[in-house]
Amino acid sequence: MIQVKGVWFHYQPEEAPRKDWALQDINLTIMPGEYVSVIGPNGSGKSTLSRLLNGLLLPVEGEVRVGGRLTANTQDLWYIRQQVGLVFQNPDNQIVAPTVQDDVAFGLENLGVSREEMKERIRDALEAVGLAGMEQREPHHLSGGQKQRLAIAGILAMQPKVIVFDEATSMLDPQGRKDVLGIIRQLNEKGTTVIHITHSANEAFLAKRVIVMAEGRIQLDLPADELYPIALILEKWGLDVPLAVRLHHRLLGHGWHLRERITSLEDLVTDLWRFLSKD
Ligand SMILES: Nc1ncnc2c1ncn2[C@@H]1O[C@H](COP(=O)(O)OP(=O)(O)OP(=O)(O)O)[C@@H](O)[C@H]1O
Repeated sequence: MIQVKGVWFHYQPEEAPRKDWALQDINLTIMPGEYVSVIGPNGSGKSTLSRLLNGLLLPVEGEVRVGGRLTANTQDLWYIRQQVGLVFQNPDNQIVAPTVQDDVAFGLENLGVSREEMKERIRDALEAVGLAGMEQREPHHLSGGQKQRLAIAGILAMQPKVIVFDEATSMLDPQGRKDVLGIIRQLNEKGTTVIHITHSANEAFLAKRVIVMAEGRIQLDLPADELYPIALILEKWGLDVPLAVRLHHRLLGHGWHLRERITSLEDLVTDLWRFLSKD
């Protein structure tokens, strides 16, 4: 679905030494239907990468292809932007219309979609994010989580194959975050390719594959269940380590006879339960 080959990027390439570039030799293939998270410290290049994936930015060197088409080809950009939707951190910056319904319609108006189809797409998109019945509400009266769900509905109505969530949960309260994470999971289960950029290791491990970025480079690219047992390594890049991993290591260190390897919090709980019920 997405191929990134030998990509180098800097915002002012003529001024900076190569080692300071925002992206350095990025190579990445994302297959249809994948759920991939990208985690990394501030300034590691995650957002820059997300903007390269739908042609908002173009590589200085290397290439990005979506469905085989190059983002550098101006005549393919329209197609590419329809295929890859971006949801950003701040929902307030993504809302453009006076009602929920008009906001979802906004992106569709340029697509030449018929009136009937538009109605259908708006209905389906609002339903998918749990905002059905709120069509006439004014977006600025919605909660942060509802606004972010509205932003997602606007993207969904365009029927993209891939959605990139760029820190899309970081401004939300715990409930809003939970709702959005649930929507992300459901979208992926229905076949949408998901790329989830996040600071949170706990969120990152909801994906099936985790990419760790630091200093403009991909440092690790592993199935989540292979990274989980060695997740203490995330500290090396100043990232949080999931609580279950820290707890597991501590308990092993104190001589608890748990399994050497856990692949999720549920896994640890099951193992603890087994251990405690032996006595
Ligand atoms: N619009 C811009 N103009 C100039 N430099 C930028 C711009 N946006 C980002 N940069 C620089 O590019 C590098 C990568 O930034 P980027 O925002 O992609 O990282 P990030 O991993 O998404 O960080 P964060 O987690 O803080 O959002 C940083 O050195 C940053 O200062």
